[in-house]
This record gives sequence, C-alpha cells and structure tokens, in this order.
Amino acid sequence: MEPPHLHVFFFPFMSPGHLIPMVDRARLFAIHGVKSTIITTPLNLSRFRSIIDRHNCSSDYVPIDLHVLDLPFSAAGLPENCENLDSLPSRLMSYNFSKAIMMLRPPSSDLVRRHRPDAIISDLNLPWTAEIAREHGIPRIVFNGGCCFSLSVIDGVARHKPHENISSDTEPFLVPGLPDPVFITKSHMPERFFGNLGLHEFFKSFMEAERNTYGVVANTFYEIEPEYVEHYKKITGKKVWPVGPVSLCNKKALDMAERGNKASIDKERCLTWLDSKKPNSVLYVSFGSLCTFSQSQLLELGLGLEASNHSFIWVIRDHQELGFALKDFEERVRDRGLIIRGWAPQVLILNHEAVGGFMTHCGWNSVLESVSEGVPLITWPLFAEQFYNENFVLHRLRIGVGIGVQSGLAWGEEESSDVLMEKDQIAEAVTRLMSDGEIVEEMRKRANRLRDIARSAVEKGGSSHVSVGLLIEDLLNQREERLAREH
Ligand SMILES: O=c1ccn([C@@H]2O[C@H](COP(=O)(O)OP(=O)(O)O[C@H]3O[C@H](CO)[C@@H](O)[C@H](O)[C@H]3O)[C@@H](O)[C@H]2O)c(=O)[nH]1
Repeated sequence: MEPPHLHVFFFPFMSPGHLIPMVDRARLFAIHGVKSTIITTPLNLSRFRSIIDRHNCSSDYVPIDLHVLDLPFSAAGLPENCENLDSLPSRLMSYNFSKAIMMLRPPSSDLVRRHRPDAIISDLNLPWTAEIAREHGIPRIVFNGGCCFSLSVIDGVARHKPHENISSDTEPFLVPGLPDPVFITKSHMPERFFGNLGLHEFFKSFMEAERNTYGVVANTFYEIEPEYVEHYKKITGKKVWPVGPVSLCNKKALDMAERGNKASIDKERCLTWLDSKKPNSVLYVSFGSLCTFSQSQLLELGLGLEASNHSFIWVIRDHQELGFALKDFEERVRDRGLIIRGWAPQVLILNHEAVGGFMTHCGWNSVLESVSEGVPLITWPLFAEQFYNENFVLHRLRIGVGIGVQSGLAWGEEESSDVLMEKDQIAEAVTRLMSDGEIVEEMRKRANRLRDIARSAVEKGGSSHVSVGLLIEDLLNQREERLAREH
C-alpha cells in the first residue's frame, strides 16, 4: 500500500508580505504531492480563498485543506475585525496585535494534536509554533520573509556590533564577517523599526524560537545569492532550503490578479491600459502593503511623477490620507498615469512587457517579483530590512537606481509631516531609470538574465525545484524515524 502523503501544516503570519508567500508555498508543496493545510483567520482566508478554490478544482494537484481560527480581538484589546497588520487603525496597536497572535497558541496546538501533521512550516513571527512542534515531536521549518543577504547582514550586526563605536547616523561602516565587504549606516539598521512600541520582547522570542528550529525555508533562489545562502547555513548551523521565487507558481492571469487580495481595479481595464503603452515605457510605483507616507510626501511624489513626463501606474493604499484632489491630478496627467487606490494586481502588472521600471520600498517580495519579470528598480527603502535589500539590488545585482533616501521611518512614525524626498529628486530618479541610455541598457540586460535564471530555478530540475524535493524527502525521513520511535 502507498504510504499516505506527507502532511504539512502551514502557519502564515497575518501581514500581506508574509501571508502571500506562505500561501504560494503551500500551493507549491501541494503541486509537489504534499497534503498542505493552511491555518488562518476568517478575514485573512477571504483574501486568498478564490486562489485555493481554483487550485482545488484542478485534478492535477493534491487539494489544500484550510483551518480557520478566530482571533481573540477583545481579550487582546484590538478592534473587531482587525485580523491583519495592514488593517490596524494605528501602529500603536502592534503590541495588541502581537498579543492576539500569541493567544492563537492553544487552539493551534489542539489542531496539531487532532490532525497529527508530519511537519510545521511557520512564520518567524509565530514563535510558539516551535514549541508546539517540539511537544508533538515533529519538525518545525521557519520562514523569515527576507533574503539570505539581509538575514546575514542582520546577523553580522548583532554578532559583531560594528555600530557601537560609530557616533554619526550617516557614516558608513563595514559589517564584519560577511562573504564580501558590505557597508551600512546606523540610520539603515532595522532596529529603528521597532521604535518604542514594546515589540523588542516579541522579537527576542522570534529569534530564540528560530534557534530551536529544524531548518529554514527561504523565498530566494540559490543562483541570486549563492555565497549568502552558504553563509547563512554556516552562521545558523541549520539546513536552508531556497525554494523561490514562490510568486512564479501563479501562472494563470486570474491567480496573478487575485494574489493577496481582490484587486481594486478590473483586470481587463488594467491590461488594456498597459497594452496601449510601448514596451518598457511604464513605471510601476508601489510601496508594499504597510507603508503610509505623510500627506506632504505623497503630494511631492505625485508632483515628481507628473514632472518626469513618463507613464506610470501609481498604487495608493486606501488607508492613505491624500491631502490633495486626486481628480485634479488625474486630469493633469491624463492617459499618462493610471492610479490604483487600494490593492493592485502587482504580479500581473510586472508581468506586462510595457512595464520597464518599479519604484519600490524594497520589501523582499516586491524585489523578487520584479527580478522574476526582469524589471529594474528605483529603490526607496523605508523601514525594517529594506535598506539591506536596497544594498543588495544596487551593489550586488546592479539592477537599480537609488533614489538617495538616507534614513527610514520607525514603526509608528507615519503621522510625521516629513518630506523624505522632494519632487525634483523623484523626477530625476525616474528619468535616470526610464530614459534610454547605455547604463540603463546594461541594467536591463542584467535584469533579463536574472529573470531567466529565476524562471529556470523553479522549473523541473532547477535549483529551487530540486530544493523543494530535498526538503520533502528530508521531512519524509523525519516521519519514518518518528514512526519507528513510536512503535
Ligand atoms: O497593492 C498591492 C500591494 C502589495 N501587493 C503584494 O504584497 C506583497 C508585499 O510584500 P513586500 O513587497 O515584501 O512588502 P511589505 O508588505 O512591506 O513586506 C514586509 O515583509 C517583507 C517580507 O518579510 C519585508 O521584506 C518588508 O520589509 C516588510 O515591510 C507583495 O507580494 C506584493 O506583490 C500587491 O499584490 N498589491
């Protein structure tokens, strides 16, 4: 008799930059013949339900199971229906959000006891999943969102503390112990991100849990950062499986359009607009799922895009207060600009040949999605490890133009009226990337080469495809050993 499919529980963290790649990963494993179960909350499920339903309709794949847990809003002091980091009324509530997530431990443990999966793949931000795995004698594989380069820089800073002798926020210093010389400044360090919201203690528990984890699954591909994948294995002493770019498992237009949420623009309207533009002529402008600019910064951004004279798609989050009349702006830029207020079908847009540049905050998913489509970037990092991702894009991949921002925002500082970048600086960066010229031509060639390598990595026999197979094999061996122990 055939042994049962390997059964893996996937626990995503409730923030788009973490939820989306985890759902992709669960699908990837199901495509490889694993019985995947995603555990999430009702409103988060509604963001990706349609993709799972389509997946489950296909007779080629093992269907994906879903378990829904209610988030204890009132016990954690959160407003009703606040199930995702992107829907917090204020970032000052991040602490309550983390508390609510910690409270999911008992019902999650109960699910594991009842369904007895063979392994857990869970987000770095859910440290209690490591304890549950240990209690049930199964391996936990951690997913920490970023690339091995940034994780290695974070580790290098924590280990060697090179910033401690530096007084200036803007003086570059070397991070020791890395495969090549990496310079950062104090104002680029993600520690700022945690501000004073009491999140450090949660962060410590994530790192502690990571140390007690069986291995790491990363949304990257080996060829984009071979030295850093090896380095990360060495410093953590863990097995590391690079299985990305996971976004490439969304091959159908509808899956691309509905990835992460239902898009706020009709897919056909978006494609028709893009079809009317020349190849590589459109700049896509989006700052991920969490960033909120000050009203004055948003205005400068609009004026900069207007002044650049290039075509653009500009995504403005619906939580974002505008401070200017969008209608007037749209009338001025006319057909040169398409504004999406809310959720954009990002992967579908980047996939279109008219898109020739991406102005981004350098969230790792956005960087990798751009790389997967051969689109060079204008880098405008804001917080977390985004400055390190920028460093990787500009100095290692050499597929981007830096906008020149010196320092980021701390979590909770979005209300400030600061203008980080003025309209002329913005227009200048757009012109540098979107105008023809030898330097940009070379950049495009490098980006296209990386796109081809990324796509080969996820095809049969490619490095990421092989890596998924090796991870599954490892987990099957773990299961056999566990069953032998139990009998
Ligand atoms: O309108 C939108 C906005 C976002 N996205 C998707 O949402 C994800 C956003 O992820 P990312 O680009 O990584 O940005 P953040 O949401 O800001 O990600 C957080 O998580 C990342 C992974 O850990 C970190 O690299 C970032 O610093 C952190 O801010 C991507 O898949 C996008 O395709 C859309 O599809 N439509």
